[in-house]
Amino acid sequence: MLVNATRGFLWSDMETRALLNIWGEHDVQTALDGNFRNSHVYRDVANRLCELGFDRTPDQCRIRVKSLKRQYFQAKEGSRKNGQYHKMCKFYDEMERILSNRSLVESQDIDSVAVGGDETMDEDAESTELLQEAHMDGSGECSFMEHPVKTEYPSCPIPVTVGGMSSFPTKQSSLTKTNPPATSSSRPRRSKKRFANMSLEKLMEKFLEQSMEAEDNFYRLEEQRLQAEDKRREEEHSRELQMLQMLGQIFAGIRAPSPAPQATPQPSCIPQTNPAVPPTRPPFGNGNHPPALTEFASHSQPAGPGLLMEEGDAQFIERSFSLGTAAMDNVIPLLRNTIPPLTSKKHKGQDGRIGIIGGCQEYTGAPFFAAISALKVGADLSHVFCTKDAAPVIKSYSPELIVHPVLDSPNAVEEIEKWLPRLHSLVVGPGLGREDMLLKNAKEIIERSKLRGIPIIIDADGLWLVAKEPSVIQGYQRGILTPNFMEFTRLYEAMHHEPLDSTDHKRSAQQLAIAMGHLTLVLKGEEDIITDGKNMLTCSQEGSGRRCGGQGDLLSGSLGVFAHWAFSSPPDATKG
Ligand SMILES: NC(=O)C1=CN([C@@H]2O[C@H](COP(=O)(O)OP(=O)(O)OC[C@H]3O[C@@H](n4cnc5c(N)ncnc54)[C@H](OP(=O)(O)O)[C@@H]3O)[C@@H](O)[C@H]2O)[C@@H](O)CC1
Ligand SMILES: Nc1ncnc2c1ncn2[C@@H]1O[C@H](COP(=O)(O)OP(=O)(O)OP(=O)(O)O)[C@@H](O)[C@H]1O
Repeated sequence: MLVNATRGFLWSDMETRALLNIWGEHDVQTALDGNFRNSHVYRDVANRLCELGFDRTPDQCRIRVKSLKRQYFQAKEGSRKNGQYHKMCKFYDEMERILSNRSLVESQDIDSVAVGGDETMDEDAESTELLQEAHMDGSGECSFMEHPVKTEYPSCPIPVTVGGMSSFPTKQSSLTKTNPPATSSSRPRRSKKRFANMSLEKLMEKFLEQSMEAEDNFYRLEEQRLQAEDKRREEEHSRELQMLQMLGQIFAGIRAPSPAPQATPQPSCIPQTNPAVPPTRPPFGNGNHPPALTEFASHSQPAGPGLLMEEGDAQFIERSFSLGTAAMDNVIPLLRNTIPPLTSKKHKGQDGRIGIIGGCQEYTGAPFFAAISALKVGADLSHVFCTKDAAPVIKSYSPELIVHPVLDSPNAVEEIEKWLPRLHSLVVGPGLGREDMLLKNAKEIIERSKLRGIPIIIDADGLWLVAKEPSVIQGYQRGILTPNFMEFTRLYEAMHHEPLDSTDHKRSAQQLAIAMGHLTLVLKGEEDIITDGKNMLTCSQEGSGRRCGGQGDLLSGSLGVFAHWAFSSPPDATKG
């Protein structure tokens, strides 16, 4: 078995010693001395190495020997200068023993190559050398003469490069002196090879130098980049801290208890313009707002420190609840009383589980608007019971919604009824459509919800159903109808069997509320009219100038939450 079958061009010390033992033998040296063509000698050396278990080609042996010779002569030259030869040639002693028997001519010749050419070969460089050899000589012949050969061409001075400068060897040079019969065929070859060796090695050296330089540059730049990144991160961090501090101030401003709470928001709670009079924030609920309302308040005016927030908060209350009539203003404290406090003592769902009955193939937006506004106002959970094909669409609008694709299923009522015990209020109609089967299911669900005392807000197509069958909700005190003018007209005419007198909306609204059994009617319009037939509130607060679809859905969804809060509050909180 071969010891070094996979070792490639690297020679182990053991291999090298075996090689030197063979190569140093007298017979081998004689054969090399006496023959210009020495490939057969190295073939023999390789064979004998193989017998010892080292698999080397004749070329590898020749190149190895050559490399050793070069190291030896470099070391010899080095030792002449500073005595450091032993570091340069591991096999110096072996080489010395062998080569001291060789002719002075050869040693001087090689010496001149090694030293003058500034070559520093080691074992690792042999692959490079072998490549060069392949270019120089494909015959297996020794391209480096072991023995000078006479030729017919006259000798001529060959330029050699020393330290990057060309010069001509002088007559005194050992090369010329020791090789008088040097031929033109051998000399140029050797010189060419020396130049090739030199330039390649120098190129490699240069390449290595430049690689190291490039590497240095890379690390320097990388360090600069990392430093810049650190700096940027620090700046970002301090910016974030600043933002957090500002937010902290804002929330502190919102939460700070009002120094002199007002019982009723008066026009004076409109943002104070006199900086001498500190603005007060009217109490809202018990001062602990649902997140959506707080969020809304904080967004309703430009971000700023606590003082500005107080003003914005006041403005929010004013815009939303101080609605221009004394009667309406009196409602504000009652409304505040119904809003549940934010507390860690409750669990998910207790502040409102709202159900929306609506959502069909045509209308997926309406139930979404209603359901999401319920959450934004402060409900904990919002369920949508819709048709099968509307469900994926509504689900994809928001992951916050719980969507049940049951409204058009054969057992829709039973499916939905299972949820009724868990629902605090029901909004029937947004996007329901007017298909008989869906209206029938909606009607049945209203009936079952009434049995449970669940507050029911009826809007949009739910009102279409009521117009057809008023009894479905008539007289139910926890029912709220939210018609737009068209829906109102339909309802009115269905109940009164006569055309609506459109000159007096308040009166018509009151009449309809009475006819419906004193449930709550919210007639939407430029002025909203809210009545149960006994009491009436109006809201002329200007909302959006746009009359786009969906605004009524937002209202019905929000009312679902407020209705739950109001009906679940103690009677004295809402004065009945
Ligand atoms: N994105 C969605 O999914 C949305 C879905 N939606 C859902 O659509 C379904 C149908 O609801 P709907 O209100 O469009 O139907 P409907 O009762 O026939 O009334 C339409 C007719 O009434 C009239 N009209 C309306 N208001 C009036 C007024 N104030 N004063 C006077 N006239 C007025 C108006 O007459 P016109 O302008 O044509 O003269 C119009 O032709 C329902 O399920 C709803 O939830 C919507 O919520 C929108 C967003
Ligand atoms: N002419 C108006 N001027 C000012 N506000 C209005 C006017 N008409 C309606 N509003 C307000 O818009 C809100 C929605 O009313 P709208 O009549 O658009 O309901 P809707 O038709 O049921 O809506 P939706 O498109 O959701 O079905 C109500 O809160 C109402 O106060």
